[in-house]
Amino acid sequence: MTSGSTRADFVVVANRLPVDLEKLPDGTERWKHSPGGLVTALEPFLRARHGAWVGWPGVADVDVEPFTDEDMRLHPVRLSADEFQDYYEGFSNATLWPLYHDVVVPPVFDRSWWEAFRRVNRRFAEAAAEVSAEGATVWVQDYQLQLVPAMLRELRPDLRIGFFLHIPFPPVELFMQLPWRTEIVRGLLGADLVGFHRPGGAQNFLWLARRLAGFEPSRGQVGVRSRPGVVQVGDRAVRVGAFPISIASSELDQMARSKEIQQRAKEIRAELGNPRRIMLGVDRLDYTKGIDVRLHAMHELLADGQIRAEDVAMIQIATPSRERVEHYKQMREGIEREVGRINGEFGRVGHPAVHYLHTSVDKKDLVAFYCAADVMVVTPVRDGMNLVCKEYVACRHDLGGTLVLSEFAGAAAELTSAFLVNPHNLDGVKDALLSALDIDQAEGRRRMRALRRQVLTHDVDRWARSFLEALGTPPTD
Ligand SMILES: O=P(O)(O)OC[C@H]1O[C@H](O[C@H]2O[C@H](CO)[C@@H](O)[C@H](O)[C@H]2O)[C@H](O)[C@@H](O)[C@@H]1O
Ligand SMILES: O=c1ccn([C@@H]2O[C@H](COP(=O)(O)OP(=O)(O)O)[C@@H](O)[C@H]2O)c(=O)[nH]1
Repeated sequence: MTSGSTRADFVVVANRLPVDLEKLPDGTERWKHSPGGLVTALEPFLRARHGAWVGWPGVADVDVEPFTDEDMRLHPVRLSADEFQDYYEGFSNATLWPLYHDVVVPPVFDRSWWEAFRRVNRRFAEAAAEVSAEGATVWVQDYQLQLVPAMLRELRPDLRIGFFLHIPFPPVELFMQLPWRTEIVRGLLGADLVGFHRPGGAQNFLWLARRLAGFEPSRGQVGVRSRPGVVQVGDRAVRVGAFPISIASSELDQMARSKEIQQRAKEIRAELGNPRRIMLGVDRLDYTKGIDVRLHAMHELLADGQIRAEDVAMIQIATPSRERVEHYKQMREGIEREVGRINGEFGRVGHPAVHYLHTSVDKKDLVAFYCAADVMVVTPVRDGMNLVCKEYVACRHDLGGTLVLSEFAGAAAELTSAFLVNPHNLDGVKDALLSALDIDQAEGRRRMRALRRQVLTHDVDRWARSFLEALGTPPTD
């Protein structure tokens, strides 16, 4: 990594940089990969465009100079410890996150958090204005920065500004609870193009643009990557569309075919004692991900004798996330209690029923886990997209493996050959798990073939290109 400060023609602005600064106990520092699907999706794309990324380095109260990381210029934005609490843990993750995820837990409305949110959004807008070349394209990401488009437009009217929301946009009845709802809608309308994963989110936003900001939207139905809606804001036409995000499918496909990964997958199975079936969950430890749902389902299946711990092992990788936010603490306790209960009742010495890893694993290991697993269990109660399920499919060139997927993940609209489940219906989840565990080989291959057709033809590059084309920025090769 080298230092540098040239202005860029293509700029991504996101809460996090793609790398997090980690302070080690011995006082030294190192950079590690940031968590979550947003970074997974955008990083390879930005590198290919030699763009700049404006974001927070993952630690409060540190000043980091801009630097170049191989093909990308990184511009750190400083957050104080108070701002980390009020803007990130508070307004972003205890107000907006639950509100936008169907109020799974009650959102907290706190005026001082809102003030911090405004202040930090302004800082991101100023940083983006500083690093962008004349006429540059700036792509603002996600719910933490919804005020940035309007603030940035005020500072730099010459820029082309896109905004993409990675989480669901809520039903209008829920959005209307937000005391600062009009400010958020006006913030987003500062962009030239506002993108969502699903047409429903775009449609909700168009309705709110009229109801809260008084701008007349177009009337037609928004399509997927087509027929964006339009809101006329003075002399600017703001387009509003649906662009379902995806993954670098062919790279994962290639990785999964390597001898090294296949060997590691075999080792994983052997380390578990070569059970008949392996179920796998991979999630940030977040209450939206429905980790509890699959544990309850497994508990009942074991208790009813419908599966036996000798035959079926479950691996749950739970990546630490937002650990100081109250609902995350409570959820972690609940999940770890349930894992302990299942293992206490059904495990044997050296053979727990649930292998619970509270950690983040690197891509190679993750791909080996995907290759080793017979049933991938993805049961969020609400998820913007969910990249994990797409990654699993991309890794199954052998047409083995079965996907159980919640209807409430954005990915369910595309991955219709999965076993789709309502995570609120425990019996339905149990039935789907049993069907997936006992699937006939030909039927499993048929489903996986259809899933792979979708995932391999709709990759992250297509997502980014379709968004940037709609924004009016010609994609570079
Ligand atoms: O930055 P964190 O607070 O640690 O959270 C990690 C990321 O989580 C969220 O990811 C979302 O984006 C994915 C890609 O579009 C999508 O598949 C998933 O459904 C979303 O939950 C969040 O939106 C990101 O801003 C965070 O960086
Ligand atoms: O130990 C882990 C767990 C997850 N991931 C990655 O984190 C992303 C999770 O994205 P997703 O859209 O499924 O959910 P999010 O965490 O963004 O809500 C995926 O690319 C995973 O491969 C990872 O690299 N290591």
